[in-house]
Amino acid sequence: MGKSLEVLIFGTGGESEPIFRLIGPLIAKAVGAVTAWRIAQNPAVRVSVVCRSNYEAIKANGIRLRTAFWGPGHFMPARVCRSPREVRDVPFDYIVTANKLTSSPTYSELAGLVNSRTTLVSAQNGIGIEDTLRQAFPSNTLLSAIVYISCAQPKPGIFRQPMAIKPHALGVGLSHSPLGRSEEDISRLREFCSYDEKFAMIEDIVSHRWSKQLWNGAFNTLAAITRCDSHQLLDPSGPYLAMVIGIMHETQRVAAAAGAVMPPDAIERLIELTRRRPPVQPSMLQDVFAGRPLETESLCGNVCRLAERLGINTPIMTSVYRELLALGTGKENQASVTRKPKVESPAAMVQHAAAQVA
Ligand SMILES: CC(C)(CO)C(=O)C(=O)O
Repeated sequence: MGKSLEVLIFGTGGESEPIFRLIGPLIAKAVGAVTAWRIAQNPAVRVSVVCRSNYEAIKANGIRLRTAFWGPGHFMPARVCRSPREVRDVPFDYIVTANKLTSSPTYSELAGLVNSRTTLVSAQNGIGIEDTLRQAFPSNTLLSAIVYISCAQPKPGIFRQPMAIKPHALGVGLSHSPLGRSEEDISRLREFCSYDEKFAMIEDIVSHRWSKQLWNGAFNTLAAITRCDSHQLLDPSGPYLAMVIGIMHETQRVAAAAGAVMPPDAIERLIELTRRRPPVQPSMLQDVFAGRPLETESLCGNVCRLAERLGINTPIMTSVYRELLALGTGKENQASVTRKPKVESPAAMVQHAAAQVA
């Protein structure tokens, strides 16, 4: 048997807010734990995890899961640690960053772990998400993984994957490198995708990432502001549908200018698909309810800034960005958690945004 590969998963997801455990579809980001479990099914791979609030539970009982894609499961990671410092001596082949991308990424913590052969895999939502990793580790293979599964952690160490917005869990491709792509990069990509049949290899990762951003940029942001799920946002007689479509059109223009290629009916298809699937409470709404920092920059701010650089007008997205900044990040959200929309007059916001577009 060949040498065993070492994989580290950085970030195994925050705990879901109790109200969601009782009343609604469980949707939050616990994708790190699900990915760790899937990779650990390969006998040649040893999977270690860095955990924060769920450290005690996972150290004692491992990771337990109920998933729509793969059924139930349980596994004990090879190592469970609170900090990357504890596994400094391990020569990691892959490090998967599945931590939340807030305005202060913590990649300096990874510096001591990455050797010249380590492949980095960024499994995060949004645009511009790989930039910090690329700057920190310019010559390492960097894979970009688009997450299509919704995951939650209703209790520490217990995970659910109730649904997905695509037939695969992760779409993985090579992130752009100024050094070009080497044979080694391609074989690492193939190897990573071979770990699970629901890890799909994607050639044009830029276009796929922008297609996913069409969804996240509209649904995550508006859900966080209005406290609505995906079906409520799409209600044809409700006040939000125009904004969903407006943000998607703005995103599509920025995406095209950034080199992404999408089918002309991408927006209609995405809306249709979202209507057909069960309602989703996007991860950003979960974060609002749990009082966690929001991924405002990767899901909205980075796109607004890119649009500005490219000379593209994005009035709806820009007003949504302002709302998200006003919503704040972290604990201060908890005080304002209600089932009512945060925006006093969403219709006024739609009108205001529409007037700016006209
Ligand atoms: C995959 C999906 C849509 C799951 O809800 C997501 O990306 C999110 O909520 O942020």
